Amino acid sequence: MNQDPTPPDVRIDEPTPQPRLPRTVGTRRVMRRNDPEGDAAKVAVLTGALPWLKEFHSHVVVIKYGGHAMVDDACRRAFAEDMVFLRTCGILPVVVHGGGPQISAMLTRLGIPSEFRGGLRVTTPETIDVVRMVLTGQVGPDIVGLINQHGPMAVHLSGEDGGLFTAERTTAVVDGEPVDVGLVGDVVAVDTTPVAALLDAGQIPVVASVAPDADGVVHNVNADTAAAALAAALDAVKLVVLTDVEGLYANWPDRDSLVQQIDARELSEVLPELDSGMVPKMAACLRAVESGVKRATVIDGRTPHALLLEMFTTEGTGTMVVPASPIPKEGTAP
Ligand SMILES: Nc1ncnc2c1ncn2[C@@H]1O[C@H](COP(=O)(O)OP(=O)(O)O)[C@@H](O)[C@H]1O
Ligand SMILES: CC(=O)N[C@@H](CCC(=O)OP(=O)(O)O)C(=O)O
Repeated sequence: MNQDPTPPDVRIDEPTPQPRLPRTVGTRRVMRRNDPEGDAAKVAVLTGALPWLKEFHSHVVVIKYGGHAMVDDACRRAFAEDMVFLRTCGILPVVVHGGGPQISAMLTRLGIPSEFRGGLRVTTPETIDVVRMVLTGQVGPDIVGLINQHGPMAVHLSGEDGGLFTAERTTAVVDGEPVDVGLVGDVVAVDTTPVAALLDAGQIPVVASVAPDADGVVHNVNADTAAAALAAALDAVKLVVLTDVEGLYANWPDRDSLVQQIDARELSEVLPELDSGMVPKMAACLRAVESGVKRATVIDGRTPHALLLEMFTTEGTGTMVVPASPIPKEGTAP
């Protein structure tokens, strides 16, 4: 998927012309303030992004958009802008979305009890109907709608479409023991054809994490897990996971110990000790980098445009998981 990814029929608003000297404020004509420091900072940001634009150009980046990161309208709009930004820069974003809080809200409305074990929702046949309905009928189309306000770029599909995912029933791990959580699956096979076709057509695939098993029984797949499987299958250059914390905290529940970078070996050692919400997330990052994705980063989706900061600045943001073998040090532009 390293084709020239110029999207067809993308409506990017014409930039507003820069104000020229002298400009008008009310009825007065004023001189523009001379601000060489501000201008230099802007130039530094733009030139600083260049190595990263080169690094990611024509490559797939999988973005996992968690339900907890879809907090408010401003954040959701910023997320959609970021997807359009990536696409317009010639990067190939693929969104895998969650919707845990939205599913929980609908289950509550319908009076269906629900619980999580080891970070996974206990999923009955009644629950899977609601999971499927909320992800494919509500959360996914909402994301598509926001992106498509910028032009007809985004297309929704689920793991059921075009044979994208095949799932196999899995268990949660609680206190080191496997626990049955019902119709919950892990992705055991990915047919990238439907996603590749959308990318080839210059579009942004937006994927829901429900998937049939080999017999066609639909399973509820944690969206972090689905994103990692898709990133690996697409040979993505990067996986970015948007959630509702800054990243992985070493001394959780204290929030004063953000881990900036961790390698796969160290992460596999600490994984069994992590608290439930972070388990599927960090396991997904580990799976991605162990499958050849160069970097996987967990960032705070409640901060508008944190994704751009992560992708196009040397400092980045959040917690970055890197392969165990030596790769360029964090903070080193490619
Ligand atoms: N070590 C940790 N560092 C950061 N967050 C943690 C940690 N352990 C558990 N968490 C919890 O994991 C949550 C993120 O997981 P989750 O709620 O499933 O998010 P999402 O909906 O984005 O998938 C955080 O809000 C936090 O409460
Ligand atoms: C098995 C399992 O737990 N599935 C998740 C699927 C959605 C999801 O992962 O949403 P977030 O990314 O917002 O957490 C669930 O039912 O909540």
